[in-house]
Amino acid sequence: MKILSEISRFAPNAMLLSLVTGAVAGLLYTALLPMLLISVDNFSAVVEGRSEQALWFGLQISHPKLAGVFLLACLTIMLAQSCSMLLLQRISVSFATTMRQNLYQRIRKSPISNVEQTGPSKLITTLTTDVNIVVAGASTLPVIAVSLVMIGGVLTYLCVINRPVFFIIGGFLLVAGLSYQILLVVAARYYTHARHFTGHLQESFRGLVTGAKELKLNKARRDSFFQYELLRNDDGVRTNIFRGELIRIFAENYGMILSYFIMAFMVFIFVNYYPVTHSELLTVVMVLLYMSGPVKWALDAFPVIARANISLQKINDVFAQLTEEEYAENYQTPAPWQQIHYKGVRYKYGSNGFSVGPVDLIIRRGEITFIVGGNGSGKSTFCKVATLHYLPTSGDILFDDQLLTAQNINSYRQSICAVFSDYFLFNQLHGVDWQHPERLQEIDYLLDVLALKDKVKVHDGRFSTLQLSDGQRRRLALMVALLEDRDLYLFDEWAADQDPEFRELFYLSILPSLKKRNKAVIVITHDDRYFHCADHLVRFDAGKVSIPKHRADFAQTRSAPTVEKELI
Ligand SMILES: Nc1ncnc2c1ncn2[C@@H]1O[C@H](COP(=O)(O)OP(=O)(O)OP(=O)(O)O)[C@@H](O)[C@H]1O
Repeated sequence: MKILSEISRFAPNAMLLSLVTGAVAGLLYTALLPMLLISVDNFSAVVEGRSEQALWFGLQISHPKLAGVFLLACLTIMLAQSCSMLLLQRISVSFATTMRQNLYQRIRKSPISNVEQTGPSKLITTLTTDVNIVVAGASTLPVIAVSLVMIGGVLTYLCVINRPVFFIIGGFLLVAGLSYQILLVVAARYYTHARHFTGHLQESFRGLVTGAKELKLNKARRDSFFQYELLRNDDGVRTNIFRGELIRIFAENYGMILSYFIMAFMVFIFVNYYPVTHSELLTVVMVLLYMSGPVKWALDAFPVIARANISLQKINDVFAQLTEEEYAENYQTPAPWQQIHYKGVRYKYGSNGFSVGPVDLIIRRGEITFIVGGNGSGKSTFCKVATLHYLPTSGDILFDDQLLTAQNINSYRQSICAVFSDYFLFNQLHGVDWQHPERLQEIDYLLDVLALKDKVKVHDGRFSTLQLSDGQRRRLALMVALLEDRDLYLFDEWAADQDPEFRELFYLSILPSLKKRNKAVIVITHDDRYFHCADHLVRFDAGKVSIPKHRADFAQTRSAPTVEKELI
């Protein structure tokens, strides 16, 4: 059992203690049976008044020693089993928490290209679904421990009182166990398929929620999306879970009824071939009835464990997929720099993917560089290289004379701020000293300049709302960026959804003010009306870079007459 070995590795001592206390509970459970059988055997002595008697709390007790031991055993079982379960509950919850936190850290330390490749749906399913299934599986481990010990104990007892009966029942149980395993393997295959569809279903949920507007406007699209994506994935989860559960329920009931088959075999067939006394037969029936409890618990628990193993495998797959950046966690303040030199820098997606470069470019402080070019020409890809998210496949990046290396990359990342085209706006000012009076003034000023003052307030570093228009949200993201006060600023089509007033503010006020503050600024833009605001223009075309000698040349190429084509 994969989950058992992982949890044992996580907390070996606590796990051992949990299993030992579970086993103690199981053994004592087993011991209850002979005690009950002894008192049943001595029933006639009680009736005839020959048995030992005692008065406890006004109650007449027969076989007081046995009753005392029985009571003590019951209390110990209660304590031992509670202890075992609580212990394992604690272990499984902290195992899950550690797994989740390791996953947070792994996502944080993983290269952006890796996170992008894995995809948000997969990561969210792992974090929200798989971890919980693993906890559920881990929590059932003591039940299995108790049940198996009880079954083992009862069988041992049976072996002592009647060896032939033990072999028959043991044989039946062996066959039953093996056939149950086969059913469980088949059920686990369905659970694996269901888990696979759950991942796709998460992706469909994103489509359903984020694409709600598009779906409402087009019935054909909505019907197709529902039929071929959402409901198909939903159906995949439902049918596979249903089939898995069907087999599980069948296996469970088959396991349960098997005890009665064994009893029937003993009562109706075995007695005809082997001499058994009345008391032996009664004992065997009682043993079998007694054993049906732990058999049921074990049968209930195994499928939960099977599903936990599948989820654990998924979590491990995600860990394997998200490799850790091997860079030192070195966050020293980077040495002041004047320019960044991208020297023969290339970046390629995978082995056959799109490739950018070689890029030979110098970005200087106090200068504004516009990166322009058609859609899909590689601008955003280069920006991820420029912001040190994608590491060049070849070529060097130099901060002044300092080569970018594994030792200093995290430090240099701390001197960069970017508003990407797919930026994320946190609902708090994380990493900004918003309590400082100067900062508070700056926040007020920026909210005013960006016309957000009536829309958003900042209380204790938290935005009062993020329910804003696209343009307003992007302006708020710009405000956060400006508050960060970094050395290199990169804006990926920031102005694309701004109205003319804010475009002008961006190009004619904000960029010049950054320049004045001696910041290096890179702007990806299609706004040729504002090309004159740049100190340098860099053009990307199918991943290749050209730097127009004169801005006028560039403008000419951009405004060259185009042949109108009819759209079909
Ligand atoms: N994560 C990725 N994995 C593989 N290929 C990618 C990935 N992201 C982008 N590409 C490919 O790289 C090429 C360049 O994309 P990029 O986003 O850099 O273009 P762009 O110039 O910014 O375009 P736009 O002006 O439309 O934003 C595209 O052809 C795209 O298919």
